[in-house]
Amino acid sequence: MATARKVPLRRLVGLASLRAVSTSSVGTFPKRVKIVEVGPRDGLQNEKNIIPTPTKIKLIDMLSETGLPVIEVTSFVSPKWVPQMADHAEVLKGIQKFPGINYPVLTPNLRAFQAAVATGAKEVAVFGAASELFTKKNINCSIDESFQRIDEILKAARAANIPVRAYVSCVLGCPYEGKISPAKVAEVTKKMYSMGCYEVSLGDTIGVGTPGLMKAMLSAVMQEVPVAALAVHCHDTYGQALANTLMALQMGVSVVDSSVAGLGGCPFAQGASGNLATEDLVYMLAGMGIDTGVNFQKLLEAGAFICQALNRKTSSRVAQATCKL
Ligand SMILES: CC(C)(COP(=O)([O-])OP(=O)([O-])OC[C@H]1O[C@@H](n2cnc3c(N)ncnc32)[C@H](O)[C@@H]1OP(=O)([O-])[O-])[C@@H](O)C(=O)NCCC(=O)NCCSC(=O)C[C@@](C)(O)CC(=O)[O-]
Repeated sequence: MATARKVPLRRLVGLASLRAVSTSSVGTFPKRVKIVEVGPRDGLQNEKNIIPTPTKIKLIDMLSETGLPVIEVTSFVSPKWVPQMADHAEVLKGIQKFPGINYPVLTPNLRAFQAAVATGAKEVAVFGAASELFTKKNINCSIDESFQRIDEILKAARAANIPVRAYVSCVLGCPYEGKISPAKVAEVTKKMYSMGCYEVSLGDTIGVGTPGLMKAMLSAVMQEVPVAALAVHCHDTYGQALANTLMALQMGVSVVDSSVAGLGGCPFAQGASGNLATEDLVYMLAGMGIDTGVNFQKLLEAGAFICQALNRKTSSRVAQATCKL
């Protein structure tokens, strides 16, 4: 296994001449950020070659060791649609479940929800989009039909006492419709939240957003949904993911999705590339004095492990830089 160089995060942040910014002096940044690690699901779903199940399990176990509070482990979608996630039950059953860590799984319909719960899922995530065309390509239905599917899941989840997180994709642009209005994103997000999803993650699925677009979109959404119930999920196609996330943090968002080694992409979104790298996010937040509870060294090791397994160079700029130290 490739080993990540042992460089304490505090020393790294010092090397980059960053001064830890006290949150009290900045005022608007959250004191603590909850990171939702989506690498094992969003990061791996787009991989062409089927990754052995033990590799996925080992990655998740290594991520658990880092202290990440939430790790999305797989998706119970149709194996015809996403062959890479066909081993969802084996993965969910095979991982070590650390106390205090949530391991949600993606569920597109009631059948998936039932299979996930039967396999031991204690939390699920549903997904929709602010674009009709993307919804059709991704889950083969209209936005209204997707609400009906989500409602069915929510009813069953309420009965089983299972928390449900939601995603809204294409919040800053769609590969098929182009521009998406902030009002449409606000409408879909409000619907998901009012139906009973406890948190809604706003996805820049193809990474076309800029901080200006993020600000306009979030301003509209925050008029409809409390900011405490919002998360951001930025893909890095145009190198804007960290800047967009920073804008969201400044506006009060305190939950951020990211993917170890910057893996990721949606198979039904042309042009989608990897997510914001968790290593880069943790590095930035540490430099700002914002707590994540994540062990940086162990995170680097998890990234090195999966990159070696995939025979891939990491997309995390921070991980690349630490290798050169
Ligand atoms: C939603 C469906 C299932 C509808 O799929 P469908 O084809 O419309 O549904 P169907 O009811 O006609 O069923 C078709 C086949 O799928 C089977 N099927 C039906 N349901 C299930 C199930 N739960 N588990 C396993 N199999 C299932 C069903 O039995 C049938 O099999 P057949 O009769 O042909 O042999 C399909 O469209 C699907 O699985 N889509 C997957 C989409 C996906 O995984 N996208 C990537 C994740 S979203 C994302 O990455 C974005 C995000 C979240 O990260 C945020 C962001 O970045 O923006």
